[in-house]
Amino acid sequence: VLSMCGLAKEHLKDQQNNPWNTKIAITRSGGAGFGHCKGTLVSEYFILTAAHCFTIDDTADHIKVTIGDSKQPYPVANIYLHPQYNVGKLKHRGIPEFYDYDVALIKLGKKVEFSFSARPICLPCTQGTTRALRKPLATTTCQDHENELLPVANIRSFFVSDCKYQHDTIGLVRRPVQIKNSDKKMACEQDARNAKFYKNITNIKDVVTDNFLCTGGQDPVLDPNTCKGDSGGPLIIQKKLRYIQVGVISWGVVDVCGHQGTTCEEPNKRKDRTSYSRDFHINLFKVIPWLKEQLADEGLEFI
Ligand SMILES: Cc1cc(Br)c(Nc2ncc[nH]2)c2c(Cl)c[nH]c12
Repeated sequence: VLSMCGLAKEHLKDQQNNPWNTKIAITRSGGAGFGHCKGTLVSEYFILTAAHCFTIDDTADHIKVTIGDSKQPYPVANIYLHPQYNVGKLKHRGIPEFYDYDVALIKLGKKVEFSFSARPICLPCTQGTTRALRKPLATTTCQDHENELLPVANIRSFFVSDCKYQHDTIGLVRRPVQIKNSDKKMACEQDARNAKFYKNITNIKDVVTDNFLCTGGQDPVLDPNTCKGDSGGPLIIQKKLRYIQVGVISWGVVDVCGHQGTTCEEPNKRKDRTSYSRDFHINLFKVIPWLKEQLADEGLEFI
């Protein structure tokens, strides 16, 4: 039977409160690329994450995924990068890293038995999200989902980061951010030029394509920022007591964590955030055809 997506144990914390949260560990001998990323459980066999977490020579046996409360990692059967992801595509134009279509799906080698600490999040344009939004199954469209979840406005959302105490990860903390999807969108995107790797780019829209959602900065309120280790994690919108993923954390302007990661203290005490510290997330509404194709046999009923 279809388990309800996007349900959390509200009165609990950490993994029970974010049961779709997964950790991805990539072991590689001295290669480049990422060692750790985040991801979300989206069905019994699939994890959604960022494509840039993997390098060309990462094979399934080098990837370990931990889900729920279990310390025992799941085996990985295969990795599917979005076909249009190409980090080196604009190198010839002085853009060292290009994150368009920065999404990937990991197929696990073992089915996930859902529990209170391991449950899937809702994806846009699926029947599960129609139910979560309490809309009629027969007439609700993907466009209705987009109009409801990503209106032209500043949209309240959150991402989840590890919170550490003296270098030990002791929990998960939700970081509230606003998606600038209206008059503040342009300024949010323009601040990408403050990233050291994009400083001499003339047209920032070359790197910030229409496939990104933009968060961060101080207007209308001070938003927390992502760290490199948050790559692949979800940008989530809560509707009553249901959670729908609308983005995948792709890249940011300032890596506010550096080595020590995010502490659990009140985020606002962190002084390092500036008006131009922005974060960019792949908008899942822009990759629905790919999601639909890859997740065809997962019983998610895309609409
Ligand atoms: C989540 C995340 C991913 C990556 Br990749 C980063 N690095 C970067 N962004 C552009 C080019 N390289 C950052 C930074 Cl910096 C902050 N958060 C990040």
